[in-house]
Amino acid sequence: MIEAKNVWKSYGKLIANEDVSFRIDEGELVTFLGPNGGGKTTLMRQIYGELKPDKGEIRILGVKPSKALKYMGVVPQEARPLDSVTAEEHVTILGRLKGLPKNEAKKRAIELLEKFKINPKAVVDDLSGGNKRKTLIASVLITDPKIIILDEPTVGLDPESRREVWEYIKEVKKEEKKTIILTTHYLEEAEELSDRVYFLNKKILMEGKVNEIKEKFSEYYEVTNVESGEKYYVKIHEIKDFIAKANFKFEVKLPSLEEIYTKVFEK
Ligand SMILES: Nc1ncnc2c1ncn2[C@@H]1O[C@H](COP(=O)(O)OP(=O)(O)OP(=O)(O)O)[C@@H](O)[C@H]1O
Repeated sequence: MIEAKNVWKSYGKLIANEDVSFRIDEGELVTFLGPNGGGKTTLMRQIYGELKPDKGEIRILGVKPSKALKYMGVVPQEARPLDSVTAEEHVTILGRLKGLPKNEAKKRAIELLEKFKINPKAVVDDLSGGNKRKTLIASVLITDPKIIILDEPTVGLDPESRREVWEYIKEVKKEEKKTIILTTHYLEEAEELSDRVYFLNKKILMEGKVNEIKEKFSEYYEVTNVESGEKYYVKIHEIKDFIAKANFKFEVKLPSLEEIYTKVFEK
């Protein structure tokens, strides 16, 4: 659905994206995970056509990003909702701006907000931080884009609101069957939401499903004796034997994405 081949982007002498290639299939939720300044926003802006690659190319459903805007709903990093309108008005206005007839925009706005448990009559300014973000996301869903781009959707939110937005994104993916690209520097967010992750720090340092990345990077599984709390570190190729012999109730875990992230970005 989305393909980038050898994309380079610099600001003067500063290279923000270096030879970046990726592929995203329909229905996937793919996260670009990387440190501040790692080039995530620059890459997103090229995907939604606001910047052009210096070298390389991006294709969305086979066409250039500038020709694919109708397929994309974008919530940029700096997006802030209009404060003084109701949630319903907010989503309706965005629908109208995208050319939907008034009645249709209003009907879909109410549907979208109610489905995701936001009171359409609430004034945006009075909503929680999480619900403000959800209203922004609902505002791009109104035209039913195939692809949603969320640049750091939970930055600055408290942990509770962040979880709320995560649940919302999961529902949007499931209920509205969207292809979703998101960027974050929160590992937990990437781990919670993504089908696949690209580690990006100028270049793509690693790519894969969260579990595959964990397996690739883990030398040891952590086995916990559930009753005593005792922990054992078992080498991958010895885990089968260990489990066969274990005469206690246990839990097996791979290392966290956090440990892997640290290894990748320390290189
Ligand atoms: N318009 C610009 N002009 C000059 N330099 C820029 C511009 N936009 C970004 N940069 C620089 O390019 C690099 C990549 O920035 P970018 O915003 O793409 O990273 P990011 O991963 O999204 O970071 P963050 O998580 O902090 O938003 C940074 O060093 C940044 O300072």
